[in-house]
Amino acid sequence: MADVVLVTGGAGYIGSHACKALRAAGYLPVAYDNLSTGCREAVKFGPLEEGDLADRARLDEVFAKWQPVAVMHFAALSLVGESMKDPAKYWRTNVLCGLNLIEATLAAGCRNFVFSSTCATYGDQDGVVLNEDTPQYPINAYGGSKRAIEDMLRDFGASHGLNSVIFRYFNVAGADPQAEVGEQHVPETHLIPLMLDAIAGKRPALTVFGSDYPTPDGTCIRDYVHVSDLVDAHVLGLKWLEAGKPSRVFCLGSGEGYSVREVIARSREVTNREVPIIEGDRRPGDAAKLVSGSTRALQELGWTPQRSALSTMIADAWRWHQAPEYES
Ligand SMILES: NC(=O)c1ccc[n+]([C@@H]2O[C@H](COP(=O)([O-])OP(=O)(O)OC[C@H]3O[C@@H](n4cnc5c(N)ncnc54)[C@H](O)[C@@H]3O)[C@@H](O)[C@H]2O)c1
Ligand SMILES: O=c1ccn([C@@H]2O[C@H](COP(=O)(O)OP(=O)(O)O[C@H]3O[C@H](CO)[C@H](O)[C@H](O)[C@H]3O)[C@@H](O)[C@H]2O)c(=O)[nH]1
Repeated sequence: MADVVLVTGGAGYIGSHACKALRAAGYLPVAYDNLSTGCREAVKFGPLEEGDLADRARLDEVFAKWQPVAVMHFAALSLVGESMKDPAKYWRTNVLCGLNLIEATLAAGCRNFVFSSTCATYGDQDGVVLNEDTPQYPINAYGGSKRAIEDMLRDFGASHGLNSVIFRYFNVAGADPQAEVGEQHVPETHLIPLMLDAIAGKRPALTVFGSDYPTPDGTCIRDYVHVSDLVDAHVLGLKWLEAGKPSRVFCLGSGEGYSVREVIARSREVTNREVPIIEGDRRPGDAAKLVSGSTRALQELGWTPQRSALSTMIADAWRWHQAPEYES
């Protein structure tokens, strides 16, 4: 049997794309998911083990059954705004469940762990180049919870020999170019899918969250990276660990920043349709600008993003939005 990788959150947006990439690389991805925000139909490239990360007995059972060579940990709550309103939910689900998973991983004798972290751990650092050495000062509970797991991984690395690759993603966008899987959050909160729904008439309009940020056009700037490129980096991260290389942090972004208004303008060009917009207030917890200044993944992992041009990401997302599987 192929080597098994346990993919927590394998029924979610990024986890389902990771399962596809792992399968293509010769691994058997076993998705572990409670289907709270993910969907059963997205688990197409290996088996689904339904379970909650809070359930240690269920985790132990799944580890014993599949004996994975590595864990890829995507399962989390990840809404910045919600984390500001209900921090306990984030500390409980992301941090306590993360600890549970790390302990189950170690108890099963597995030592390779790939973790989804985020540029939200940096907070709002105007003018600072964001790379792996930049100090992290999260401004929302979501970012705080992710930084806590990063700290845990370092501690368990020192104490128990847990080897980890931590990926700090910037804004993940796009969809599988074959449209087998795509972005399908319920509820959807992300800019590009909401905008495409507004373009398609499935929502009345896109609300622009704030136009008084200290940026050239007043809207927030983000660094968008294609989900297929992102998961390719995960396979490289897994091979890094399998080769016995040391625990390492990598930022994953395109290095290009686009404002909300620039994304809207590009979507107009790609879809050749108007984007109905409403000017709204700022969303609590949003940093003005988050753009990766790192080339470490390119240099050390040999990562070569193929589809992270903004137009390509929007075009792939638009194709997915028109696929029969997509439901808004
Ligand atoms: N989407 C982005 O732009 C982005 C950016 C930075 C980091 N991330 C991180 O990437 C990871 C995946 O994000 P996504 O956009 O695919 O989210 P998602 O909501 O689509 O996927 C998360 C999956 O985890 C599952 N899950 C949640 N809590 C669980 C629990 N307690 N037990 C078992 N399963 C559980 C959900 O059902 C879902 O399938 C998250 O850790 C997120 O913080 C995402
Ligand atoms: O309806 C919307 C939705 C979003 N935005 C704006 O668009 C930008 C991108 O917002 P997203 O919600 O698409 O993404 P976030 O930047 O909030 O969050 C993403 O990136 C974060 C790091 O910045 C986290 O990692 C998080 O998990 C991930 O979803 C932000 O400026 C936001 O204010 C709008 O104007 N209107």
